[in-house]
Amino acid sequence: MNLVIDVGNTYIKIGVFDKSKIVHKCVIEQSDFEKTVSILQNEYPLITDAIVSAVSNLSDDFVKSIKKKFKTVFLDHIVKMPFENLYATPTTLGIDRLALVAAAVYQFPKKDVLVIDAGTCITFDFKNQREEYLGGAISPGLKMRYESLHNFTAKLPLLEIKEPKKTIGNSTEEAIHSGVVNGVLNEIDGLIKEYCNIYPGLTVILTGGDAHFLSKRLKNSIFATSNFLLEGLNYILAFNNSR
Ligand SMILES: Nc1ncnc2c1ncn2[C@@H]1O[C@H](COP(=O)(O)OP(=O)(O)O)[C@@H](O)[C@H]1O
Ligand SMILES: CC(C)(COP(=O)(O)O)[C@@H](O)C(=O)NCCC(=O)O
Ligand SMILES: [K+]
Repeated sequence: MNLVIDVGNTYIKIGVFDKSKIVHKCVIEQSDFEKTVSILQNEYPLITDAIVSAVSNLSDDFVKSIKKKFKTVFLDHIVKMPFENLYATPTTLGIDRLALVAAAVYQFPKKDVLVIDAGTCITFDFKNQREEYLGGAISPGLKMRYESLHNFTAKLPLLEIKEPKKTIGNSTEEAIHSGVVNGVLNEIDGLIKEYCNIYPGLTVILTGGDAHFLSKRLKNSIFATSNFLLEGLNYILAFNNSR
């Protein structure tokens, strides 16, 4: 069994996989990491291997504690990938984005796929039918947009994410919800449309912490899935272990 760990900028997501099937998933704060891994190790004593993707530098203690327990792959820009990376600066590409593209290659081989990950940031990642990764876009996530409006102004309050009641916001709160939520929805719908103009048979995946909230409100047809990145990491582990 495999322990699959995605260290994002906000949360750590952990999956336990029995071959290609996810049998357990949890979303935790960084501070709960050690405790959670110990619980999972007791609950699933058959875990032998682990893979870690991190968008930030991991502490030495974190690395040591995982290595001590499991045969571990720390995903970096050198680990073998099932696609050709055409990003102009491949060594600066987010590790999480590598895993998302790997998932797209395995689940939708020979298809044009756009993966949208709505987390701390919203990332757009595109791979074509030839399994070439071309790049995409990075923009601020929902929570980051609410926080920036508050942090960079004197008068705007910090609000929790909420569906706007109307497009024409008639109060400060309604105007912020309309600007942030409708802004993200229109951005996603607009970008999907632009990609579809170039790649008519495009498959669109939406994942990340805000995928559920956004998916119900988008115009375009998409696959919303919460485990896409973890599945990508599990494929990369299998791909590298079979070599
Ligand atoms: N209770 C919550 N606390 C914080 N963020 C939340 C919460 N519920 C949803 N979110 C959203 O989830 C995002 C984090 O999603 P996630 O995919 O875990 O991000 P990352 O991979 O960057 O850590 C936040 O930016 C926020 O918009
Ligand atoms: C864009 C990101 C901050 C997204 O992080 P996340 O929202 O998943 O926490 C991360 O993929 C990253 O640090 N990328 C490096 C720059 C790049 O991908 O080109
Ligand atoms: K993201």
